[in-house]
Amino acid sequence: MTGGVAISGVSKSFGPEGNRTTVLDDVSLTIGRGEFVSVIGPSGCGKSTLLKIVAGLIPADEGSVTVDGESVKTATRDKLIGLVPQSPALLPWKTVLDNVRLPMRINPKANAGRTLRHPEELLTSFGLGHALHKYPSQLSGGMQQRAAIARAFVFDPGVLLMDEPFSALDEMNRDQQRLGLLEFWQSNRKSVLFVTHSVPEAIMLSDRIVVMAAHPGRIAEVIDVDLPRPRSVEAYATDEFRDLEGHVRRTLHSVMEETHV
Ligand SMILES: Nc1ncnc2c1ncn2[C@@H]1O[C@H](COP(=O)(O)OP(=O)(O)OP(=O)(O)O)[C@@H](O)[C@H]1O
Repeated sequence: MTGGVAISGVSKSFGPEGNRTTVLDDVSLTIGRGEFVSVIGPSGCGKSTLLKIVAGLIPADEGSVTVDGESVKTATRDKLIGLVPQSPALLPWKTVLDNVRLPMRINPKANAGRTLRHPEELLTSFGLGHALHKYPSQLSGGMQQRAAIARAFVFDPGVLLMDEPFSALDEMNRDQQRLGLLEFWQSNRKSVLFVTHSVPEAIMLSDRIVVMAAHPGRIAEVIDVDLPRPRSVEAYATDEFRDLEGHVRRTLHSVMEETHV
């Protein structure tokens, strides 16, 4: 069985017949088993659209996607994919623990025989052991988003899709959350497709960074992040980190210049 995600020749257009806009044009990308890949690029280049296609939320017009060797339809049915949206989407009338338990309680028959992660343990590893019985409104935005990430791990999926999970947080909180995710992921390696607007975030977390260009959305460059793992906050201060940051920013800059010509 092939691990990870294989995206091959994916194209997508929106709009009525005769006035369609190509949002993704022939996008191909593989994410190896246990590899962390970030996608960065100008607003409107199709990052979220690509993630939604991999998640099975919208169909591609052309091309194919496989997740752990299965079609997206089978992979979503078998819960091989964990999805973390931009906002935590926790039910306000349920405790944090019940929110994380919820995916297991929906359709328990279909979940029979699956390896499930223990919700209390998951929440504790995300630093929320003291908040199990609190309601989402009693938690900070960062803590709510951590609960949403913990929820995505319940079925222990091989693939995690994250669409700017920290974008609503202020920079200090955001950095804390990203380092928390990094630490958890480094001991729970999953294939990750991570959409972000933050260059340091992409570098800190990723094995590879996919820089996309817009109109139509396409892959402009794939940059290897060869910083040693495990990484921690000290990585920010290294020359290698700064060199990579310069490289990614220059690539983004040229992609944006091209777009505006
Ligand atoms: N359901 C839809 N119907 C019509 N147009 C859509 C739809 N979804 C996305 N688009 C358009 O596709 C383009 C790409 O959108 P998408 O959200 O994928 O970009 P993005 O790179 O994630 O942007 P951002 O960085 O601003 O979040 C945009 O021009 C958007 O307006």
